[in-house]
Amino acid sequence: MAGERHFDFVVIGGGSAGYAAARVAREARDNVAIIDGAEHLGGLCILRGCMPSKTLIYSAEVLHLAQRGREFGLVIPEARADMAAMQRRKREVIEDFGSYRRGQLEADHFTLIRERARFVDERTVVLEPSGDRITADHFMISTGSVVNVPDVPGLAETPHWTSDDVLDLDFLPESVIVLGGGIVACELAQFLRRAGSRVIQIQRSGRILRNASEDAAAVVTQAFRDEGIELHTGTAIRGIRREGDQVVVTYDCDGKACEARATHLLNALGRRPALDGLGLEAAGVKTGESGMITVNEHQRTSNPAVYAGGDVTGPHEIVHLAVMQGELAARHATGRPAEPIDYDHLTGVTFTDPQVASAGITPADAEKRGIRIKSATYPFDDHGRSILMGATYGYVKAWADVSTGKLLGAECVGKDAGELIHGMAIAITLGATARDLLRVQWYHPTLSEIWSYPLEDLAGE
Ligand SMILES: Cc1cc2nc3c(=O)[nH]c(=O)nc-3n(C[C@H](O)[C@H](O)[C@H](O)COP(=O)(O)OP(=O)(O)OC[C@H]3O[C@@H](n4cnc5c(N)ncnc54)[C@H](O)[C@@H]3O)c2cc1C
Ligand SMILES: NC(=O)c1ccc[n+]([C@@H]2O[C@H](COP(=O)([O-])OP(=O)(O)OC[C@H]3O[C@@H](n4cnc5c(N)ncnc54)[C@H](O)[C@@H]3O)[C@@H](O)[C@H]2O)c1
Repeated sequence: MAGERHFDFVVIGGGSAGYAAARVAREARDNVAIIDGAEHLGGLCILRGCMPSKTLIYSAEVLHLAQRGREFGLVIPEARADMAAMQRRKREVIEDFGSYRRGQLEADHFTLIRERARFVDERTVVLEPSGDRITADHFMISTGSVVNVPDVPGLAETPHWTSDDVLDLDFLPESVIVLGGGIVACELAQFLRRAGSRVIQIQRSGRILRNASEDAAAVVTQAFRDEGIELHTGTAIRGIRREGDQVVVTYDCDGKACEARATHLLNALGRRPALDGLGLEAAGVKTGESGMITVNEHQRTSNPAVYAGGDVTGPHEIVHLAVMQGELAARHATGRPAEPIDYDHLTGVTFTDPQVASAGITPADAEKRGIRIKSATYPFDDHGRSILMGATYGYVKAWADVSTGKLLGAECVGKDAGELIHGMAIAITLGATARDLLRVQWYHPTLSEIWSYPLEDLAGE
């Protein structure tokens, strides 16, 4: 028979945002539940997102370097991908992270409910399949996102891969058409190409990586083409169909009709919030134009008893923000000081090679706010460490407020840019000026040392 239980704080969806919210709520409340209906616990980042993708991408980077062995004076007779072995390594790595997270979710101090939840009114969810009713002082919705299948002619009817399938590959596909030019499309297109597949990437807009600057996108575009990715931008897809063992995509490019054929198709056309069947209307929880849940600066929804965070709210679907939003929501719901997230300190990394990383606000944001900035840049092909590493794609760039000297933003496109950006992220978050940063002992010869050149230019002003 269906029962009814009451909790202080209930999390729906135990991924990055949900686990963070439950952990922080538990610091202040005894009675915290996590509802998660997934077959496998752990959330997107660990199971099918950041960790598996970065494990495989790293294998592909090692392979790429091995294939460039001659350049470094090495004799490596044959370096090629063993997809099954790569997959085994990935599984071991992920199993380690996954079992650790499962342990955290199953810990005694939470009540873990392995069902799906649906709101039936503003303070009650019904569990499926048991039919049990759960009430709470506060709820946190953190159900994540699912792959979107946009209205592209023929896509829904043609069998295709999503990122989940690519991350589970234990064989090398002969050829893959990658649809899209976002982060998932770019990271996985390069992975597949480096593993040894023919890759044709088709992007609607005139350039890839819309969240990065045009300069950054141009560097990655060049690197992709140099590695043999057949990248087509500024296209319009006319049709997708299967013909025997081939997928055929017809599209307009450069004002003419084009056609691509491959053995496989990857839909990397974005994700949408996983809100189907949650009963948001019954809960009085509103969504915005993007389909994401609308929240205030404390992650509170239009229903004051319900908070939300992670991929269901955005504004950026990245893990550290999901965690910060979960923590913020739980602190606020349990009546503790809760500082809103400062998105002016945003850090972002795209794990292509060269990587693309950014921190702070963009020059365009500064201009919109009427802030006068000075920016300075320096290329990796003129830097000692990157030259000796044969990693000369890209540049670093930083910009500062002319009136205060404070660093407002930085961008790095290059080898290990995701590591290099953190020095600037710290500086921006702590309000440092270029002059402050020149007091740092920049070690020679390191990649990090490259920042001292644009900083000298900025400090000189
Ligand atoms: C291929 C790929 C690579 C990525 N790489 C990176 C990266 O390198 N760095 C980065 O920062 N971000 C990366 N991301 C994005 C990142 O993974 C997500 O932003 C993040 O994991 C979202 O966390 P979340 O807590 O919102 O959702 P999730 O971790 O997806 O958690 C949602 C949970 O809710 C559960 N759930 C769903 N519906 C219900 C329901 N009705 N009832 C109960 N439970 C439910 C699900 O089972 C799941 O466990 C990547 C994403 C992809 C797809
Ligand atoms: N390194 C990281 O931090 C990382 C890695 C992977 C994913 N993620 C997160 O996951 C989220 C999802 O990434 P994504 O790449 O799947 O989505 P995205 O929204 O970034 O990219 C979607 C791509 O599909 C194209 N597209 C969408 N609809 C289309 C249509 N109808 N016709 C033609 N083209 C269309 C867009 O132009 C874009 O190139 C991102 O927002 C990102 O924050 C982060």
